[in-house]
Amino acid sequence: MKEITVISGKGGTGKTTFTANLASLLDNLVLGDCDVDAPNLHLLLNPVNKSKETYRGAKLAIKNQNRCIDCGKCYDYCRYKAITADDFQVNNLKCEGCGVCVEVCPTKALKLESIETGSLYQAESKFGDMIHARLIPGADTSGKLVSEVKKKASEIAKRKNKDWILIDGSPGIGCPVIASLSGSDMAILVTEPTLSGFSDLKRVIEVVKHFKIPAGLVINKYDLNEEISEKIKSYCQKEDIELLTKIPYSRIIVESLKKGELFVDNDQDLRKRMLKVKANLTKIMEVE
Ligand SMILES: Nc1ncnc2c1ncn2[C@@H]1O[C@H](COP(=O)(O)OP(=O)(O)OP(=O)(O)O)[C@@H](O)[C@H]1O
Ligand code: SF4
Ligand code: SF4
Repeated sequence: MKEITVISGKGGTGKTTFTANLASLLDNLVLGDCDVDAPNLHLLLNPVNKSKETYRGAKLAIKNQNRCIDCGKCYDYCRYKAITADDFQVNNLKCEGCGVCVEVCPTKALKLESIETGSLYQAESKFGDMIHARLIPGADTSGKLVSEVKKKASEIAKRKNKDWILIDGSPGIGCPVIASLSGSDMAILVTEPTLSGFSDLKRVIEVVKHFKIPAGLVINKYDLNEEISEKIKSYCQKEDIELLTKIPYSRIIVESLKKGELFVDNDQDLRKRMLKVKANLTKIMEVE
């Protein structure tokens, strides 16, 4: 069983479109959507949710008003200024869950509690099991929720003896991306030939290097700027990152998405390009 994580560094390069189309070509797989802040793989694949788990992440101080004697100690000791000065209430948006107020409160009016920060869904897509999640906006534990998505996908893949786990990784280069890549056998970097795309690609390559796993490159909309595409290709060659495929800018891709269809089903040339990715993956991962 091999786990492949698709990342981009930059939003909007076509990472999710690519992942959905690749999913349709890989047999016996489990899918995971690790873009928990703004998941959209389910919009393309329309899976049926089988179960939902409430995800509890960060801890916050919760106050029992009946016990409070207004001594103000919690206000004095909270270094995050999360206790209001006038009535000593906890400001949820500022509380870091450090627990100091709980320790200093003389009447045990405060306690720490895990709060609901998101939901995790186990679903069935037309290409097999799919795990996706949604973080409540403003909750700051997306890295942990990403790890939960991966853990669940891996459990199912092992139990059902799957060949592939395909992860639509988180955007950017921060903690959620690191969580998306953690434990993966290979990274696919989807980029586009713009200066910002190239610059973000270089940064994401540095993140991938840390994991010492093979990486493959997909240049999406390569024909929008062939010169930058060539520069990206040579840069990646020097970094030992194999070009898996180039995908042109295509009205068929736009139209397919509008209709909720996959572009591999609507264009033979695009399909061939994606089959090349599959063949390359199989070769790199030495999967029969
Ligand atoms: N090769 C292409 N030709 C034309 N349009 C494309 C192509 N690839 C992607 N698109 C369009 O670009 C948009 C962004 O694609 P997509 O949502 O897959 O990007 P993403 O990298 O997953 O974005 P995000 O990180 O914001 O989730 C979509 O509207 C899609 O239709
Ligand atoms: S848990 Fe820490 S951050 Fe939150 S209110 Fe108490 S002292 Fe402040
Ligand atoms: S330390 Fe406890 S008793 Fe004092 S103001 Fe805060 S919550 Fe109330």
